[in-house]
Amino acid sequence: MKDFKVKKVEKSLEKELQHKIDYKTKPLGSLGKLEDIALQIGLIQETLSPKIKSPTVLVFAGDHGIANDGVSPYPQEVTYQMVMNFLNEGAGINVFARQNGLVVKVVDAGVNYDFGSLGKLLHYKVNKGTRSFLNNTAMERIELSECFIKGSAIVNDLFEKGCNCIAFGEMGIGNTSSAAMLMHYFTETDLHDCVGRGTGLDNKGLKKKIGVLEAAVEFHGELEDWEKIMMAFSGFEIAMMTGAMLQAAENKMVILLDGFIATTAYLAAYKLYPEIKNYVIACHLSDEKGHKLLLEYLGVSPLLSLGMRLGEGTGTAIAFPIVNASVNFLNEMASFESAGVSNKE
Ligand SMILES: Cc1cc2ncn([C@H]3O[C@H](COP(=O)(O)O)[C@@H](O)[C@H]3O)c2cc1C
Ligand SMILES: O=C(O)c1cccnc1
Repeated sequence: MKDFKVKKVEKSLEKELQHKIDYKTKPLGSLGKLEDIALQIGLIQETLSPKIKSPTVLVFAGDHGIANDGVSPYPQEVTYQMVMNFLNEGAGINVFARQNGLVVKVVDAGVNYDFGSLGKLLHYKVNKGTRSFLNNTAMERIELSECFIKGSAIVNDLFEKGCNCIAFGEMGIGNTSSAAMLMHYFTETDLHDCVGRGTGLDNKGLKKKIGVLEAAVEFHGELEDWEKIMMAFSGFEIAMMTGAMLQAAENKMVILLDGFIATTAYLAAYKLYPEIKNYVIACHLSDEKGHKLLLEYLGVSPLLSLGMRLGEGTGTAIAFPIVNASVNFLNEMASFESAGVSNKE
């Protein structure tokens, strides 16, 4: 597997940044979380005047063998159909990204469809969907390794073009099942607390999904090795996101985290390089069961909780103005001194 150089942020500017934040024309601490984000981005970029440049949503798409085992109310072909929808700018993520000034790029990480040489799509297909993890490992070791290499290449390409902030989203019918298994195995949380309704299963459907995932646990047994867990349950889009997030952290880019599935990709990255935590902003709390516990496990608190459960990166695009506001107040707000306003005694 590819290695990454993920380092803790350098803290030498922390005092000066905090001073700059504290001496803006406002009561001390009154911008709450915006102050935390301003400090975090200042530390990531090692400057008192951080800037968000070419913010980009990467939507990683991949298909899942498990989708054919009755774990999602929607058929597998929705994955490629949604990819076309993304490219035609008609999906939720396109609307919100357009509204808030983010560019959307769509990655074919492993969709079960031949897109030919379709322009605009980033062609990084590893295979046409994973195998069902009900009675097999989802992917080979070499495929997992390929996901890391490709994820890294995609991020480096953006970085070289001047982007310093990446939002991570995904598309892949059946991927809440993959994500639930990754959470279960990586965090040792009870399976029932990791499995949710995904795209909207009813009670009967949820019961069936839990049964399928229990059977998969029975088949795979105990696994502790990171690679074995990923090979058993990950999707190509999830593993490629993991590699991409690690490259983003190595490049000292800001990482915006979407919902349950993107968070399991981050979980896999965090298990390898816990220092990645310094670069991550959790944008929203998904309504998918498991996400709250997972964010608590990771020790991050989400900016928003709007009852959304869509994926695609939509939570990041909705939260993005908050991130922008944090950087803007740090750069543009007057200080007590510059505005001639009296500070408290
Ligand atoms: C039309 C449509 C658009 C979507 N956009 C994101 N997802 C989301 O739902 C899927 C995961 O849920 P499950 O595990 O239940 O299949 C993923 O593709 C995720 O991104 C969608 C799902 C559908 C149906
Ligand atoms: O939180 C998510 O990412 C999510 C939840 C349900 C369906 N798709 C995505």
